[in-house]
Formats: sequence, C-alpha cells, structure tokens
Amino acid sequence: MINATEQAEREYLEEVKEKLVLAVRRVDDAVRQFSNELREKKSYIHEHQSGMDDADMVAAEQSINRMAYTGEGAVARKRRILKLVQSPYFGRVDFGAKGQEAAPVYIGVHSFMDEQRRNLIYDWRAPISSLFYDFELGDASYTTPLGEVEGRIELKRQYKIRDGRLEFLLDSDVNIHDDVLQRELAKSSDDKMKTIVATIQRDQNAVIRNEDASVMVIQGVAGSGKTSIALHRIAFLLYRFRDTIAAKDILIISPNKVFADYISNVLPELGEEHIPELGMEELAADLLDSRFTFQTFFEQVATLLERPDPAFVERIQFKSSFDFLSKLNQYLLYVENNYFSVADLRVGRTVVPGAFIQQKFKAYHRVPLLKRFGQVANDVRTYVRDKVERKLTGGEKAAIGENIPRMFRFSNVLDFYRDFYRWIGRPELFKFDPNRPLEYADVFALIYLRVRMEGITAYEHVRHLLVDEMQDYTPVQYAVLSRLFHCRKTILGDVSQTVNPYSASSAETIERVFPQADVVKLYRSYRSTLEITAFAQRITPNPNIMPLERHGPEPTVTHYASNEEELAAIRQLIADFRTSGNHSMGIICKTQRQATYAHQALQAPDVHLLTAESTLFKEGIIITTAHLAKGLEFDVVVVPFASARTYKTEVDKSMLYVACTRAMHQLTLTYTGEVTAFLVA
Ligand SMILES: Nc1ncnc2c1ncn2[C@@H]1O[C@H](COP(=O)(O)OP(=O)(O)OP(=O)(O)O)[C@@H](O)[C@H]1O
Repeated sequence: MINATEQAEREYLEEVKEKLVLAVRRVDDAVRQFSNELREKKSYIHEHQSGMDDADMVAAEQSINRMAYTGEGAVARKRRILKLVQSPYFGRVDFGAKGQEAAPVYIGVHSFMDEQRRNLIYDWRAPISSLFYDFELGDASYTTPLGEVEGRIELKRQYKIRDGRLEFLLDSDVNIHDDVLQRELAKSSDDKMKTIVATIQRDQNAVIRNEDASVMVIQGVAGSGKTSIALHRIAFLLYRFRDTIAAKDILIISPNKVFADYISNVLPELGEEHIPELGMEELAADLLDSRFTFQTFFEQVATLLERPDPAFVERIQFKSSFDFLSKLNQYLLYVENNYFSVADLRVGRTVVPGAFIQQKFKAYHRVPLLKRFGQVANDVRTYVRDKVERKLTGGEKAAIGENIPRMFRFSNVLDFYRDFYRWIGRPELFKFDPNRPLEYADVFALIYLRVRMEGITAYEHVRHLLVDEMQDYTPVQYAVLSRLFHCRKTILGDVSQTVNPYSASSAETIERVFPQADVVKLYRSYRSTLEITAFAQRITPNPNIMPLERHGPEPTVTHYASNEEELAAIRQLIADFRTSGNHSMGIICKTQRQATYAHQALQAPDVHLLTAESTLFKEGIIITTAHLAKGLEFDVVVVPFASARTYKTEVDKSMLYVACTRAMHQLTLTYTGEVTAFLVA
C-alpha cells in the first residue's frame, strides 16, 4: 500500500527528474552551439589568416580558448546532472528560520536549480545541508559565511533512489540515520571504496566541515571511517573554497598504489576531479634526487617479519623516536656554531678578514647552511673589488667561490649524517655500505638533513596535504612533511594498526611535531559485525571502541591436521564464497612468501595475488599480506596459517589484528599445529 506521503514524494520525484532531463537537453543544445561557433571561428581564422596581424591572432586564440573552456564546463555540468537523474537526492529537512514557515530542503550529491533559479536540490556540502547531519527534529541552526541561522526542523526524511526509482523513504523523529546506516552497512561491499554522503554521522560531519584547523589529526579505531571522512573532507574543502583551491592543488600521500587505486573513485563519484597522489617512497626518491637506492617500507617490514635481528630493531626504534628528531635538531645547531672554521682569505694582495666572513655567514642564518656559501662568496667578492677598485678576474671570482665552502667541515649531506652518529657517540647505529640500499629508517633522516641544510621548495604549490596511515610514519618523516608542505594538513590513522610496532606513531607523537594540531578521536566502528569486532578485540583490546549493533556469524578458528587439509578447507571456503551473495573475499597472510605459496597452491583463474608491486586493486577473490590489505575491506576474510609458528612477535600480532579487522561480515581463521597465543583468550 502506498500512503499519501509516499504518493506525493513519488510524484515530486518524477517532477524533479523531468526538470533534470530538460536541463540535460539544454546543456546538449549549448554544447552543440559552442562547437558550431568554435568550428566557424576556426574556419574564419583559417581563411583570413594572411590578413591577420599578431594581435588579431592572439585575440582569436583567446576567444577559442574561452569557448573550449565554457564547453568543458558544460560537459562537466552534464555529467553532474546525469548523475542526479539516477539519484537526485537522499535527504530532506523541512526547516523554518525564526519567524518563517518551514520549507523543504532536498539534499543530494550536487546542487540543481531549475530555470527560475529555484534551488531544487542542495549540494550536501552547502551550509544548509549540515542541518541534515547535525540535528534531529526541533530547534536547529547552521552557519553560513554571513552568520548563524536559527530555526526549527519540522520534518526529516531519507530516501534511497536508485536508477531513478524510489526504493524506500523513511521519516525519523529520533535518530534518523540508524536504520539507513544499518542497511548500508549490511550490504556486501562494492569493489572499491564508496561515498557515504547519505549517512555521514554527526561526529564525522564535524571533521568533514572543519574549516579552521591548520593541521587535523584523526585517530580512529579500525573501520571508523577515517579514510572515507578524509576524502569527503577534501570534497568539502574543494566546494567551500572552490574559488581558490582546485583538485590539482591537493596531494594525497598514500601507503601504496593498490590503496591509491582502491580509494580513487570516491572523489570522482562526488563529482570532483581526480586528486594527485604520491607514495612516501616516491616522495623520498624525489627528495633524494634519486642519488641513493634505498630499502622500501615494505622491505623493512618484511625483514622484521622474517629475520628480526635485534640490532636492526634497535636502529629502527631509535630512528623512530622523538628523541632522534630532537638530537638531529641539536646537531644542526652544533654544526651551525662549530663547523664553519673561518680563516683570513687571501685574494691576490687583499686579505679578507675571517671575522668578516664569519659575520656574513651568521647574517644569512635564515638561509639553509649549504646554500649560504654562494651568498657569502658574493659579499667577499664585493669586499675585494672595493679594496682593489677594479673588476675581479674570472680566476679570482672562482677562487673565492671555491675557498668559502672549504672552510666548512663537509659539503655533502651524507657526510654530515654519518658524522651525526659520531657526534652522539653511537656510530654503530648507522649501517652504510655504498653498494647496498640505504636502510629505510635512514631515508627520511637523511632527507631531513638535506631539507634543513639545502632547503627544498618543490612542493610549495600544494594547498592541502592528506596523509593516510599516519601510524606508519615517524617523527622525522613528519618533520620533513612539515618543512616541505606549509599548507593545511589532514593526517589520519590508527596506532593499533601499525605494521611495524617499533616505529609506530600515535596521535600524541604527531602532536609533538605539530603542536597546533586539532586532534579528533573516533571510536565508533562501522565496518565489521559486532562478532568480528569483539574477536579482534581479543588480539588488541581497546576499551573505548564502540561497535555498531550489527550481527553476523561468529568468527571461527579451525585446526587442520596437515597443510593439505588446511588448503582443501580454504578451497571449500572459496567455493562457498562464489555461490554466496558476497562480492569480495580477502585471504590475508602474514608474509608475502605465504601469500605466494597460498596463491600457487590454491590456483584458480579468479583468485588474484596482490603484492607490493601491484598497482591496481583487483575485484573478487584476493590473496595478499596484512601489510597490503591495510586500509582495504572485504565481505569475507580468511586468515590462513594462524599458528603459533606464524604469529609470535609483536609485529606478527599487529599483522593479525590488521588482517582480522578487514572483514565486514565473515571471518575464518585456519591453522595447523598449535594455534597462535594471540588467539588464546
Ligand atoms: N557514516 C557512514 N555511513 C556508512 N558507512 C560508513 C560510515 N562511516 C564509515 N562507513 C563505512 O565503514 C567502512 C570503514 O570505513 P573506512 O575504511 O573509511 O574506515 P577507516 O577508519 O579508514 O578503517 P581502517 O583504519 O580500519 O582501514 C567503510 O565501508 C565505510 O563505507
């Protein structure tokens, strides 16, 4: 039975859709007209070329560019409207500002005005739309650039419209989101990360719409929506500051290519362009001018998993500490004050006093150390020229240019870095062999010295920086980011999901590097069923976690007598998955070696292996490592080889936690021999 409300809503939906279709037609007409004009203009130029002077040509070119630009705008607009035809809106609030009658505000992924310029659909990022996320029925307010608007919400409604059809609508007077949220979460995962505009929660909305924080640090439990929120925040900022920030001005630092691919359709789905993305290692290679080969973070973690040598661990631990960063800073100060040993400089008959050189060196204290020599040399040249009252010869100029840097202890950053360890009395903490890749723990320390001593300005164009998986980066890495990117930042992660406990950063550590940061903590977990969350809590407890009340099968841990039996069981799980309604299955191992082994043993054309070299997220059944799976999610997760032999160290425990928290609906662990101690309650 369709009630009156639903009938009215269905009719309204048809009305809106008609207007949208009309708008598409108008855009089509406009585009056709542009291209005709463009063609005419081009042929006019072609015919009259000989009679045109430069100014005419420039003017013609400009007008063509303008037309092409308007044309591009029209195409983008069409794309947006077509999206709205599929699903024009997902929410409605009837809001009356003080002293006014309530009027409906429909909210969708984009705004839409009809021909009379009436706002039929509001963009979810518009100031008024925050009413939908922040309030229930009753008194409510929202902030516009002009000030606060107060009033009352008389009605709040949610819709699910797919392919232009109303699937359901739901009124709420208490907590509007719960029902729809439950439905959304219970669905099996589409392949890649998706948008959550229709069900953004109040605390998430506060993060998304925060305009003031210069550095925002989001520490959230597994599945709390950190990555989703961060991407929606980018979309919000692009909307709010659309006159000054474009997609190309933003940079996402992502842990790996698979993850970058996994999140790549969220912003385009929200109608924004693709955002530039860079991995930490790519950044490192760029900052080292490819002068060194170095170990990757993956390789560091793999070494820890397979050969955890105590000296290696000690080096990592030391270089991941805040103390290390402080010591590097102290060292730089020491270098500044002690490594420039000036002497009088003789140029022909002129003697430039050491004190003069010293004074100039100090005067340029704002210029990075190794960049000062050029400036000091210029001053010395002027000094000599004034004395001899003639122009200097090329030879004299060059001699000055060579002699000034010689007064400095070293000229190359690697020498300073090595010297640093002597200075702190721990030379054994730097293992360097020119024929082997630099250890990962040294990469950013070396870069830090380089940034401080040489200055690097390559990234000044970036207007907003997003850093995901913040727990995997050390204070020195943050110090580099802070000096490289002067823009606002959103930094997010979860210290419990570190893949390297010896170098994990918590929100508090990061706050020490960015004292101005706003730290937000999220404890509600959306991804997994209550059963899965409770199970993962046994591995790494967090008393603050608040799982959403959603149920599913209890995770199972099953013993098998032999490897063959274990593999046969996994084969069966794969077969079951294929006939279930689920879309994604992750078989998550501890090491790459195990993943490769499982892939070979299980061989099936639709089972894909993801490795550190993979660049694309694959759909369906995936075999991978916990390290690579971090940040991803699957309907069904299998954790094979969950034995005491596989999972025994702190690093192993982190991996197990990450693996289990990837599951949305179903989690199965298998093992032979003895079960890992981390699962013995
Ligand atoms: N408000 C919401 N409405 C609907 N789904 C949500 C909401 N918030 C989070 N989710 C869902 O919860 C899941 C986890 O989100 P996301 O991957 O962003 O979390 P995360 O905190 O980055 O997770 P992790 O750190 O474990 O990788 C996703 O499926 C996401 O769509």
